[in-house]
Amino acid sequence: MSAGARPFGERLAGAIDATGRLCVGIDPHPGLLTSWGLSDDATGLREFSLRVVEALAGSVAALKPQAAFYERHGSAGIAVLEETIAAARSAGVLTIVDAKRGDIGSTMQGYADAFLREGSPLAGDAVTLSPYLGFGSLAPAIDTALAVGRGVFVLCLTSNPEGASVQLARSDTDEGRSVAATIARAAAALNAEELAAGGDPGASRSLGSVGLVVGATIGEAARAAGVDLVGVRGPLLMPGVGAQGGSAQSVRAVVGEAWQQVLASSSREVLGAGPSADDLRSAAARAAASLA
Ligand SMILES: O=C(O)c1cc(=O)[nH]c(=O)n1[C@@H]1O[C@H](COP(=O)(O)O)[C@@H](O)[C@H]1O
Repeated sequence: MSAGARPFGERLAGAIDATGRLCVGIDPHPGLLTSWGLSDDATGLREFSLRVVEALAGSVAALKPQAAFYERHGSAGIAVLEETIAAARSAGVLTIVDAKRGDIGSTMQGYADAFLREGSPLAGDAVTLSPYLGFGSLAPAIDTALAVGRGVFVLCLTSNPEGASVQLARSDTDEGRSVAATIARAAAALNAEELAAGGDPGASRSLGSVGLVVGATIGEAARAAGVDLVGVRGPLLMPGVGAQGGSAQSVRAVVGEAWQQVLASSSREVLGAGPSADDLRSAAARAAASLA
C-alpha cells in the first residue's frame, strides 16, 4: 500500500475491520529456516519471507518483519528485507518494520529517513521505536511518519520480564508517574492532536497513528503502571501471543476496555506451522479466530 493521504491509524483500523486483530511477525530464526528445509543464508531468508507474504496477505491485518533476522545476513539480508516490504505492499498487506530504533534527535532523523521517508526501500507502513533516550527524541521519526501517512509503535510495556525494571520505575521529572505512563501520555497527546486535526475528535473507534507496544504477557502491569490505554487512542501492538505464553485471554486481561485498539502479534507459533501455505493460513486463522 502506498503511504500518503490516508493516516496510518485509519488504514490499520480498516485492515482490522476487514481481517481481524492479528499481526503475524516474520521472524526468520535460523531454526525455522532449517525446519522449513531452507538454508540459513539470504537465499533461504528470501524464500521464507516471500512464502509468508504470499500465504498470509489478505488474511491478517499486518505483517511485522523483524529486522534483526535480516541484519544477521548483512547487506544481502537487508536487501531481502527491502524485497519483503515491497512484496507485502504489492500484495496489499500493511507492514510494521520491527526495528526498535531510538537515538538522539539528530540521528533519529537518519532512522526516520531509512524507515519512514517516502520512497525509502526500508519503509513499510510503520516502524517500532524505543523511547529510552526520552520520548521527545523520537520527534523526527514521528513527524516524518505523520507527514506521509505512516505510523510508529513506541515501546511502552514490553513482553519480556526484564522490561518492568525500567518501565515501571517512577520518574523524578514527571510527577512521580511510571516511565510507561509518561510514554503513554505523550502518545495520547499526539493522537488527540492528529484525530482533532482530522476532524474526528470524539469518535471512540478512531485510531491515531502513534501506537504503543504492550506485551500480551504483562498481566496487571498496565494498571500497576497507571497507564490509561483507552486514553492513548492509538493502536496497541501486543506481541507475545503463542511462543511467549500469551493468548487471546491474556490480551483481554491486559487491555480491559481498550480492546478496540488491539493488534495482537504472534511470530513463532504461526511460522512453526510452515512451510505449507495452507498450514500457515490455518495457524493464522486459528490465532485470528481466538481474537474475534
Ligand atoms: O516490538 C515488538 O514487536 C516486540 C516487543 C515486545 O515487547 N516483545 C516482543 O516479543 N516483540 C517482538 O515480537 C516478536 C515475538 O515473536 P514470538 O515470540 O515468536 O511470537 C519478536 O520479533 C520480538 O522482537
